[in-house]
Amino acid sequence: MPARLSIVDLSDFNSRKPEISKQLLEAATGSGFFYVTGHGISQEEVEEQFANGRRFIDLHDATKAPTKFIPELFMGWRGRQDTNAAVGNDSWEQYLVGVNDHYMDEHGLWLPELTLPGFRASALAFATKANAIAANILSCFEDALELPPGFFNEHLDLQAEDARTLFGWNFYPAPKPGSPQARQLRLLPHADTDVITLLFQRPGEPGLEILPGKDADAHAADDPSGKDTNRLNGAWTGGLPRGDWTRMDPLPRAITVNIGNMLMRLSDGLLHSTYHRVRAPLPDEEPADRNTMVLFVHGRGHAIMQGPKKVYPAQTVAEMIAANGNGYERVKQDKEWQQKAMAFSPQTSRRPVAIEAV
Ligand SMILES: O=C(O)CCC(=O)C(=O)O
Ligand SMILES: [Fe+2]
Repeated sequence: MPARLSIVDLSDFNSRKPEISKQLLEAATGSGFFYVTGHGISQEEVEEQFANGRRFIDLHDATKAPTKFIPELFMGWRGRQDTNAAVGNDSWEQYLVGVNDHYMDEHGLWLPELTLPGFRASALAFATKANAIAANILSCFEDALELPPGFFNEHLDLQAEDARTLFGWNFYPAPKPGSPQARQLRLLPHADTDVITLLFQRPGEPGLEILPGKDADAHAADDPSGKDTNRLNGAWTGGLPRGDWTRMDPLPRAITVNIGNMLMRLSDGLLHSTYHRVRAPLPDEEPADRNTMVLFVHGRGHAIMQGPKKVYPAQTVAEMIAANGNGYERVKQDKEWQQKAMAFSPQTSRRPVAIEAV
């Protein structure tokens, strides 16, 4: 069954917090993915930040090369050669920056100001605004998760020495008609490793699909050998999980939000990090580029992502991020896995049952 998708209006957050908390909890325990509106970031600001990212993406690969992805940090640039080595398909490029930029400076992951004037300041200002929205959303879960009030605010402090939250851009060029890319996924099924993700999508550039009910735990149950589950710490999968996927298309002025593995662990499994993927344009759709922006909310590297009931092992944010990044590097060795991971059959792609304000 395809899913029912919810929209939660965050406007007048402070005065409506009890009501919004109930709605967010319902949306989050439902499909694990939901839309938020009334978040306070204008369409102009969003478009300006997409354009900022495209200035980076549109540079020559040789110019971008010094910012090459560092797996342990999950920061930097993965160009299409790199993603091709990992999944045998060059339809995805990504640049992720650390919002506490001492990591970025230490590893030379920013390009010089001269190359992209104003790029860094613009990205960090936008990420700070997005992080404040994430902090509001998370504060609504504290009661239900029996976490002390203010837990997430402390955890998300962008200025903290070890803050590991990431902001960045995904770029998927329009596949050439008839090319293998046109019949495969653009991004393989995975669950996010973070606490929550804020995803900015652009109207006219669809492709995101979700599989409610399938998270890292359900996936492990589908995969008794454990081989696939262990690939990327349960984050990415090679052909599993299977089922009917629900399209989660861009909605005007909405941010798409989803739960990651860290919040699943912190909530002892109450909230689920739903599997998702990105497909190429369908045969009846105009082949378009897809541009998205993400805020991967990780908070502070030293924090232990274990809930009060200790359902999951005690791992730190930094350890979970490194496991994900190192897993990505490992799949470069397994061509058979890559083919399974990127396979797409159009019959599995379904429209949502309904999209409704809760
Ligand atoms: O680009 C998208 O729509 C999805 C991106 C995503 O899932 C990710 O970067 O983790
Ligand atoms: Fe994701």
